[in-house]
Amino acid sequence: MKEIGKSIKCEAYARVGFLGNPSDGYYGNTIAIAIRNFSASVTLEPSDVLAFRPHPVHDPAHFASLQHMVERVEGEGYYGGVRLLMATCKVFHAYCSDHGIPLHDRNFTLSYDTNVPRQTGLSGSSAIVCAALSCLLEYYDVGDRMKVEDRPRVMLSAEEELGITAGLQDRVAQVYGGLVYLDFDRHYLERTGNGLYVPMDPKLLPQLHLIYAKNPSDSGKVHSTVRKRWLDGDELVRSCMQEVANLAVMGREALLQQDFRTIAKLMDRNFDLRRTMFGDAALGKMNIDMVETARSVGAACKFTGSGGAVIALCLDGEKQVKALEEACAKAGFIVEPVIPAPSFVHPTTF
Ligand SMILES: Nc1ncnc2c1ncn2[C@@H]1O[C@H](COP(=O)(O)OP(=O)(O)O)[C@@H](O)[C@H]1O
Ligand SMILES: O=C(O)[C@H]1O[C@H](OP(=O)(O)O)[C@H](O)[C@@H](O)[C@@H]1O
Ligand SMILES: [Mg+2]
Repeated sequence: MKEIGKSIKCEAYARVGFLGNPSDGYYGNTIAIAIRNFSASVTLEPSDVLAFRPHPVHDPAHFASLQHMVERVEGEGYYGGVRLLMATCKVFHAYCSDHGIPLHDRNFTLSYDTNVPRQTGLSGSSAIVCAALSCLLEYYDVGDRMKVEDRPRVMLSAEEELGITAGLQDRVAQVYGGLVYLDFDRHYLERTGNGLYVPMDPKLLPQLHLIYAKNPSDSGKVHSTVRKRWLDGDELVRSCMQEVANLAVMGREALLQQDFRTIAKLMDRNFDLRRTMFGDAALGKMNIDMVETARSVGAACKFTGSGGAVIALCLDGEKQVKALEEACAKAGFIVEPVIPAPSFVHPTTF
């Protein structure tokens, strides 16, 4: 019997696109990792009215001056995480109505905290959504009524509600935890609304390093035309995206064989293909600098998401890691070892 009136706190991790991204948005294949380096948490407290508590840092409504307000908006945008909490509640309610899942009528207050760096392609927004959804499933005691494989889609629809562009990959890594191989086969996706998600043992991964900038807002990203070109059947984009997807297929095999030389080659190729498709202006100078800094010490390197952070693989041991740290310090980038999160699904499915 559940205790009534108890508050609930749930956590979700940041994620790294390891291989194959961004083909998740193009019926491709990817491998993604949930990482413990950063996380978001959401707390649900039973209350008389339904309320959302603004975060003191991330949802500011008071400023020292007009100048301060302008700087804040220029650096971080207008929005914080409260809209994500509201959108999650809305799509949760819609899912339950559509599936005939009855909900009790007790109210609650949601609040959140996060240390996922913003605008770094580490999926800070969906970490908040994922933690909020976990709270709601527990509060209404309906965890067994929303299939695990449906949750990433529900989470994505929360961000779509808000006009945030995103793909399924990130949400899958956050719901499943650990290391996941994802197949977005068009027929399966159109039939079920989901991809095929295959959990893998995170112990298969080599040690990776995460590199990101302290202040990513001047990355110079410009709007990319890749989606339109892909939809128009542009041959270059179509064939590159197909090859990107294939890197994840090969990467899965290489992981199972523990063939990290091949993994390094696939990571490098992943970035090079992204660069060919998107062009340097859309990738942003700072993002390209991060990749080139890692490559200057012989590490393999690629984006974790659409830009802001990269992952590097140093196959030549400690000396190379030291060289990477020095090169990053000189360029003003932060570097730290990737800590994969545990898998939340049963190990027999590995
Ligand atoms: N760290 C954060 N704190 C509060 N809100 C956030 C945070 N990160 C993202 N958001 C919210 O999510 C929206 C989309 O963020 P997004 O650019 O997708 O970041 P990310 O790449 O980290 O997921 C933002 O406009 C904001 O409303
Ligand atoms: O371009 C990519 O690799 C990813 O871009 C988005 O992630 P983000 O963390 O916001 O950069 C998108 O949500 C992913 O599905 C793409 O793979
Ligand atoms: Mg996001």
